[in-house]
Amino acid sequence: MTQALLPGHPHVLYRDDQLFVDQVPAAQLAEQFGTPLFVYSKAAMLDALAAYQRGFAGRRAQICYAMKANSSLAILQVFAQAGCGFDIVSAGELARVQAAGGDLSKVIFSGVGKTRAEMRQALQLGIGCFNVESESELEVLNEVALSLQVQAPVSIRVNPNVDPKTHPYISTGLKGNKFGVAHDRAVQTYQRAAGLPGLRVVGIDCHIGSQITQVDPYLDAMDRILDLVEAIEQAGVPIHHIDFGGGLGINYNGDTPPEADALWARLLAKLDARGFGQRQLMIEPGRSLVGNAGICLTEVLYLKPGEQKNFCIVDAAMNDLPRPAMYEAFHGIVPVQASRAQATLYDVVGPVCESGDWIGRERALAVQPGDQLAVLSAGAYCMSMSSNYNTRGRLAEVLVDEAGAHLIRRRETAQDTFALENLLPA
Ligand SMILES: Cc1ncc(COP(=O)(O)O)c(C=O)c1O
Ligand SMILES: N[C@@H](CCCC[NH3+])C(=O)O
Repeated sequence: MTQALLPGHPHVLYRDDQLFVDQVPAAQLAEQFGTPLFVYSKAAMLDALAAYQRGFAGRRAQICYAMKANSSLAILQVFAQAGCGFDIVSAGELARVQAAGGDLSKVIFSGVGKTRAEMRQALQLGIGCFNVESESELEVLNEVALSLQVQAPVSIRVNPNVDPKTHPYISTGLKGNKFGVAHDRAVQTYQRAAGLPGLRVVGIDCHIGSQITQVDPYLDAMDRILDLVEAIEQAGVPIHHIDFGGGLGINYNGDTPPEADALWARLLAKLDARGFGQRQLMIEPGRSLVGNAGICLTEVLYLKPGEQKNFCIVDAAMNDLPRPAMYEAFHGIVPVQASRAQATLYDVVGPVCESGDWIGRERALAVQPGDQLAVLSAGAYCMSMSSNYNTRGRLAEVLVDEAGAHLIRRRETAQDTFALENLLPA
């Protein structure tokens, strides 16, 4: 038997001509659970986490999984059981952490638009830290905390004005982005925070963007943040922890991001050189923990030869896999049963009524209707960004571990999609 790993996906492989997720044939999963179907490898997630854990060995560091990447409960459970905290951006995500048995004291609450109700709920549950993103948010959080007679632990997200060299829609640390407090206002914002009785300053935070594949933007951001920590502490406000956000990329299409341990070897060397090596560290990785742990299995419905292009119409669509339509993002697409037949170039498209409903363009595939394909790198920002557009139920999700395949979310029915709606009175 020959074995071939897929680039970037250590747990998705061909054994002879059959695609497997760890020990389980993809065709068997498609048969048992139907398509389209998200399939995740628990081992792949834990391997990705282990790279960070190796990188931080001997350090004081808390990994807070940025659950926006994939917030399915069983996935949160895997990371909670592995000791992770969570980076959340809404009360909905907070409720998911609770439901998955996560440690609320390891929750950090990011986001530019926290409501008073969300602040209240998070304070009552005793989360670890609020990453505050504006001066007006500081004032509101102070009021909410005082009304509950507690102190809110805060870290201020600073916008370091560093170019992460990624897609403009997912860069977050540039002056023109809505995130964080401007670098040159940071010291005065910290002084203001330190003077508010409902707040307890605990840290500083930055997050410069997503799908970052180079080390330099991180090194630049770190320098900018450490300069600020020095200035803020000189101004009399101690900084307990430094949160460097998430953003590390994955291999979608020959991308070569550093491994998490290699990235952190470089960053820790800088922290040591600048005398901050013993500080409590936090990070908020999302995509790099789950992105290449997941695939989406889809069935070829029709082949449609065209004058300008050929279309391969599959049962997954932009509502299930929104990244190509949103960012023209590339996802690998491979057959579940490899074939030696002559390949044809196809645009792989879904059934949704939008020309933007494409999953891959100009892909060489040897397929027939009824064949199954796997869309790769589908563990991050796919299920969590999916919708019911065209009244398509959200997909089922399966997690593969050493015991086999577990259905972690059943397929949504049409009734599920309109369960919250009411007809007008007759
Ligand atoms: C504040 C914050 N933290 C962490 C993340 C996770 O980013 P990534 O999935 O790129 O690691 C994001 C998303 O970019 C974010 O906005
Ligand atoms: N949704 C984006 C990442 C957004 C990061 C959120 N801070 C993507 O799919 O690439």
